[in-house]
This record gives sequence, structure tokens and C-alpha cells, in this order.
Amino acid sequence: MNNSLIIALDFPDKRTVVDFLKPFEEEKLFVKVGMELFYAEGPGIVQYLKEQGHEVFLDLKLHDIPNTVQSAMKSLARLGADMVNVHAAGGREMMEAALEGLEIGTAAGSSRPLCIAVTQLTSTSKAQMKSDQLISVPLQESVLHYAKRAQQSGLDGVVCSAQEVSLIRSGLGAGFLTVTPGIRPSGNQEGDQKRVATPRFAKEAGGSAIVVGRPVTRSAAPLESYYTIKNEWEGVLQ
Ligand SMILES: O=c1ccn([C@@H]2O[C@H](COP(=O)(O)O)[C@@H](O)[C@H]2O)c(=O)[nH]1
Repeated sequence: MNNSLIIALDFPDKRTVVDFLKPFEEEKLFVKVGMELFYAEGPGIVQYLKEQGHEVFLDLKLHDIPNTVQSAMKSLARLGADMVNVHAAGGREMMEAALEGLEIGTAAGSSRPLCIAVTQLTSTSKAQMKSDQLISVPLQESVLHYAKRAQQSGLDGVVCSAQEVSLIRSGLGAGFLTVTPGIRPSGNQEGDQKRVATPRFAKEAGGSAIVVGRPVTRSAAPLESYYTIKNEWEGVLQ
């Protein structure tokens, strides 16, 4: 998991995924299946990607009452994903229930998927957090608070922006995973992302993994863009 570059497969269907992955046939990737693809294709897409030898982060961001999340995680545990997630805003009881569901659902002899919690979405700015959620503490304080609750609930780490990684690492230790979307190599459009960082910034902050979508998936040369970002993330600057 550590040092991974996770490609967000934000595509409408399996056929588009297969086409996109063709140039990557030599690579064993870490990919992310989000709501768009999972809702279109169902569990079969996770199975397919695992059969191709890729690691899979199933990014469904569960957020519901504890009983529902526990049952849902029981089902997700059977799909073979390497990592799943919830929203920390669902609370400690919900996060504990998520973990219990995963443990119950994981087959004997297999290891349970990693479970991480979304703190504040990287598309949320401080002003939006205040107006939409009525949270008036600094954004970093809210992220750290959610990260602490996730750790107290037994989760393996959090989703946050690279801008909060050093704070979380110094507060909660290097063993607690920080998975960071909102990655934009310099010159790339931010789009709807508000708390962005370059791969190099994320690396220097000590993040566990970066999640990259559009800078690769919408690139005119996805394989080239992937390697450029990977090299920057791994510290091999060109
Ligand atoms: O806080 C979050 C949580 C999840 N995401 C997901 O990561 C990717 C980012 O895609 P880009 O195209 O690189 O912006 C996307 O699948 C999001 O659903 C996030 O961005 N922020």
C-alpha cells in the first residue's frame, strides 16, 4: 500500500476501462473503482480487475446508520477489494460497525480489506465547509479531528488532501495511512478540486498513496502522463 499511485478509473463502463488499460498491459496497477463504474457494472468489475492482477480500492464512501453500514461492509468484504472506505462524518459508532462488518464478511484465511475514512472531501474549501456544514474551526482542525476519530475506531487510515498529511502524521503516527486525491501536476487544471497538491508535495509531506484521476484518464497520452506523475511521486524528477 505504501508509496502507491492509485489511478481513479472514473469511467462509465467496463469497455471503456478495458480500452484505457490496454497501453498499461505490462503494469500491475493500483486502481480505484468509484461510484460511477461500480453502479454501472456491479461487483463483476472488481473481480475482473483483480483477475488482471491489479490492486483495487473500492471507493464507495459509505455513510449511513451503523447497522446498514455493517451489513453493507459484510457484502463488500466478499468482493476481493484491497481497500474500502466510509465517511468519517458518519461517526465513531458507524466506523466501528464498518470494521466489524468487514471482519465478519472476510473469508477465513483471507485478510480483510483496509478500511479508511474520508475526512473532508478535497473538493471542499474552508468557506464551503463553513457555509455547507456549519463548521467554523480551521479546515485542518476538522480534518485532524476526523482522522483521530477514525484511528480511535480502529480504521487503517484516512482520505485527506496532501496539505493535511504532515499534520496527521505528526499527530497520529506514520503507521496511519494517508491517501490523498486532489493531485495536480503543475500546469493541470484543478477542475472541482479545491485542496490540491503536486505529486512532489504529497511525497515530501510523507503521504502513503496518491489518487490520480483526470490528469491521467483525460490525458491525450495516458501512459506517458502516468509515468511522469509516478516518477515525480517516487522522487525521480525529470
Ligand atoms: O476527498 C476526496 C475523496 C475521493 N476523491 C476521488 O478521487 C478521485 C480524484 O479524481 P481527479 O480526477 O484526479 O480529481 C475521484 O475519483 C474522486 O471521487 C476525491 O477526489 N476527493
